[in-house]
Amino acid sequence: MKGDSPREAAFEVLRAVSADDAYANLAMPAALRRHELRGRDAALATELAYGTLRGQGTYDSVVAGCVTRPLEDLDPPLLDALRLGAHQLLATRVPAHAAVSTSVDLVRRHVNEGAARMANAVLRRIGERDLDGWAAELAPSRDANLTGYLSFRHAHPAWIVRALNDALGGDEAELEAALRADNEPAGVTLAARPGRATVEELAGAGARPTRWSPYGAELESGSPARLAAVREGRAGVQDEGSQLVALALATAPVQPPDERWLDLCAGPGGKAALLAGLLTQRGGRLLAVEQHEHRARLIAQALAGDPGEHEVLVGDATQPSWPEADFDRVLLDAPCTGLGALRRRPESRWRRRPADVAGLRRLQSDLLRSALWSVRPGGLVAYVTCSPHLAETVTVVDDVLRGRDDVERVDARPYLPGVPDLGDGPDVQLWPHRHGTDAMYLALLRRTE
Ligand SMILES: C[S@@+](CC[C@H](N)C(=O)[O-])C[C@H]1O[C@@H](n2cnc3c(N)ncnc32)[C@H](O)[C@@H]1O
Repeated sequence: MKGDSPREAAFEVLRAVSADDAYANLAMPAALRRHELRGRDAALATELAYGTLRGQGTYDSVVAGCVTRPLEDLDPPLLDALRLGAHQLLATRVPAHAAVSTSVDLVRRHVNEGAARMANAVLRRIGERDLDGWAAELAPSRDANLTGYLSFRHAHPAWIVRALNDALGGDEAELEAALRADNEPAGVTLAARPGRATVEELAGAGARPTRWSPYGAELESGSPARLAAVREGRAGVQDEGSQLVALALATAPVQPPDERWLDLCAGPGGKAALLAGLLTQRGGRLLAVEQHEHRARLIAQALAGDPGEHEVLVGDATQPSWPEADFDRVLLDAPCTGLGALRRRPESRWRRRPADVAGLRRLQSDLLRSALWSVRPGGLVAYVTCSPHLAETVTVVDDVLRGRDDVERVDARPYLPGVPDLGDGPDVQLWPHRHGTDAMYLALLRRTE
């Protein structure tokens, strides 16, 4: 049934995510290829799958409000089809009758006739209210329990609502804007690798220059691979926030020499490629370290066409195999919860657990100590996460700097020229709702002795 291919493709992605722990951003392109979907059909399939995954916690609460059995007792493909139907009914302009009948068809094809009848009854009930109506019925009241209400209304686990609230300092309107922004699909941003491609070239191929990064361009539509610069590795897909934090490290002043840079957690190599391009223009050398071999191979690919000097090292960055104080600039783009990129990873908010934070925080602190050990006096360390969770950002920096008098915090804001709303400094926190970037955090640190 060619006409239903977008929904089949979306349903397959939901099944892969819930049954096989797949990542939607890998499963989706494969499903689009299998169903030969392009253009508007591909966009519809992607919106249906990603939107359903983002809203899953809320849709599950609504489905649970309409069935008598616990959700765990439902056949998993039936539950996925109900989620897909609920998304169309509550968050899209798909007409209700089409949302119901196409979801019931999926259940008929993938489960059985009895389950299809049940899906029909459940989806008709769901369609009796809009999302605000279901919030009034099922969520705590906004006044009594703001976190619980926002968690339901904007489909974020409560612990993430609290983490964003803490990072935003308790401004209710801003918190709601941040939650909404996580539910907006993010565009595809490209970075022209310095010395190998230019924004003009990307713009000539239809991309729109980004607001602040001199290397960035946004792709309005279509696959990045249609651009020669991307196919040839002279440009890569990279959020503007990622470009800005790497550029801040590269442009903040350091007394010469300034020729040895270290990227401590470099896989898959987006920031390393940007730094390598800049360093090649300055005649320096980059060492990119990565613990996982397959990700180290991706770094090597990203650096392959750069004519400068660079080396990729597979190893644990908490156990340096290089001499102390050997580098002029060090990037630590630390492994983190990724709460700053929820709009790009639709299922991740429901997979992450609050308990993940403590383990990551220990690793982030060990890595930051290692970064500070690696930089020479006078040199700079950029501590970066794509999470705004305070336990992964300022808390890590504060913990590591406590009791040390050989490191100073540098005001990072001047090194993101033109970027508004950067707060009181010295650290920088970017936000999707303020800047249209991922929520990247940057602390710039200078070793003084
Ligand atoms: C946030 S990602 C880095 C993204 C990268 N900077 C980019 O722009 O493409 C963190 C990376 O650190 C790696 N990693 C985690 N623990 C590590 C360790 N102890 N030593 C080295 N690399 C590590 C992960 O495998 C992951 O590739």
